Amino acid sequence: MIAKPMMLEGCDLSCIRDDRVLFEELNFTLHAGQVLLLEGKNGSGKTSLLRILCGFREADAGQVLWRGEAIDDSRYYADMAYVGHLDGIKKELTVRENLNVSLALGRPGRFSIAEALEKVHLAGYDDVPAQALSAGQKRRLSLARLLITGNHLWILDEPFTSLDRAGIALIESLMREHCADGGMIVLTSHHDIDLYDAVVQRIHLS
Ligand SMILES: Nc1ncnc2c1ncn2[C@@H]1O[C@H](COP(=O)(O)OP(=O)(O)OP(=O)(O)O)[C@@H](O)[C@H]1O
Repeated sequence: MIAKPMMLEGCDLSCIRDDRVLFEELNFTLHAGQVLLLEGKNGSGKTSLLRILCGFREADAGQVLWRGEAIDDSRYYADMAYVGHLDGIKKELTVRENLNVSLALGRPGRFSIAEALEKVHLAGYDDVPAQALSAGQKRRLSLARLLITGNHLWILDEPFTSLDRAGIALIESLMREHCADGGMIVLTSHHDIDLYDAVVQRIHLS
């Protein structure tokens, strides 16, 4: 069977919270190499939409398709990686142990653990317990998880939180590389992002 092209589609999505319509009949199509940026003020529904795209919450109407199939297909979870507010880091494990857990759960990516730690400027922190890292270093560790696993679609909730200017520039360069490699990214951000020639679609929630 020929694999369907990489494509994420939101079809007529609606979300209602406490009788308030956050969005309705929302449609988009995201192709390989593209970025979808969700914008809007606090409480406008960006995280709610991300959670629907991850399959953590059902839309009140509409559906999300990955490669033309509903995202309850387990193949979606092999292709998608989510980094949310809580980073998904086990604080009692060391940096290396955290990455080994991620590697055991996902398929191997382009970078070894040592290479990924080098890229996010955490080389030498292998044996440090995650709880001893600063907030920005924890964020960098969660990004290293994306590099060691080979997920095509990155879903990132406010990835720039806690990062200094060098950290922000680092993520932007990792995102550019991911898109140049044919990966796709959905993210929320209150910051402007600089992804040069990557195709960035924007959805503004109000
Ligand atoms: N678990 C929940 N139960 C009920 N209402 C919720 C829940 N989570 C969020 N909401 C409501 O849904 C609305 C949208 O919240 P959401 O977190 O999606 O917004 P956001 O755009 O991501 O905000 P922020 O920029 O502050 O992160 C808010 O009014 C919020 O109070």
